[in-house]
Amino acid sequence: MQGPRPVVLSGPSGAGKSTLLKKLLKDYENIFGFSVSHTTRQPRPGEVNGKDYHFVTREEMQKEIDAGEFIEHAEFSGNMYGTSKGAVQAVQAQNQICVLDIDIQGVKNIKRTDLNPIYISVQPPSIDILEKRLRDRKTETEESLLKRLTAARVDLELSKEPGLFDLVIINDDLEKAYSELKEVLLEEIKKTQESRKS
Ligand SMILES: Nc1ncnc2c1ncn2[C@@H]1O[C@H](COP(=O)(O)OP(=O)(O)OP(=O)(O)O)[C@@H](O)[C@H]1O
Ligand SMILES: Nc1nc2c(ncn2[C@@H]2O[C@H](COP(=O)(O)O)[C@@H](O)[C@H]2O)c(=O)[nH]1
Repeated sequence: MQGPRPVVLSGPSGAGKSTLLKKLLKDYENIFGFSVSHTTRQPRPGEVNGKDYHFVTREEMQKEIDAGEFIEHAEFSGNMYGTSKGAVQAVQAQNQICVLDIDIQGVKNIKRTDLNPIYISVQPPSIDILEKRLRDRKTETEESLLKRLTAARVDLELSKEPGLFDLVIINDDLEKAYSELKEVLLEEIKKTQESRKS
């Protein structure tokens, strides 16, 4: 695929991927673009269809998967999630750095494609802190929270695989984590800014 190298942000649910991503999209408005995933989960208050996710039914999503319209897809915590080819193409058509927020199954599936992103895992300082953040976020039922914590333990184990991620960021202090994220992306940011001048 053409244009700047995409970025994959992965890591357990509640680790802070969206928080970091929102800061990045705000500070570098025209440089980064978000790959809007599809999901079968229900929208949370404030989430906008087509902006945060494409909220679809299982049937709709399966039909598009069968038609070959997805780069990757996975089942996470009882719902389907996936990155469509169109989601990435829409960002790349703007010559923006495409950022994908995906789980670790998605990371493994993207590795089999020619997307060639920078892989970053955002991790919590501990499982206890992760649980507190998820509880404080108030988006989960007790059942989905427990599922997410189980998935988080698996994620943290799998992410130890050598070479799977280019960078692991421990999101303890948010500003420090954000600085680390910006630093690893600096080269791509500069290249994209330069290409805008020519
Ligand atoms: N460094 C931090 N210190 C304290 N709280 C944080 C920090 N980073 C994020 N949070 C809070 O933790 C909660 C989870 O963060 P966020 O929603 O960004 O996680 P996520 O990785 O995107 O989760 P998901 O994968 O479920 O979308 C949010 O309420 C957020 O405000
Ligand atoms: N494999 C994929 N994982 C995705 C995608 N979009 C989001 N996600 C991951 O799902 C969980 C839960 O997200 P939430 O919004 O319900 O909290 C989280 O880890 C995301 O990174 C996708 O397209 N493919």
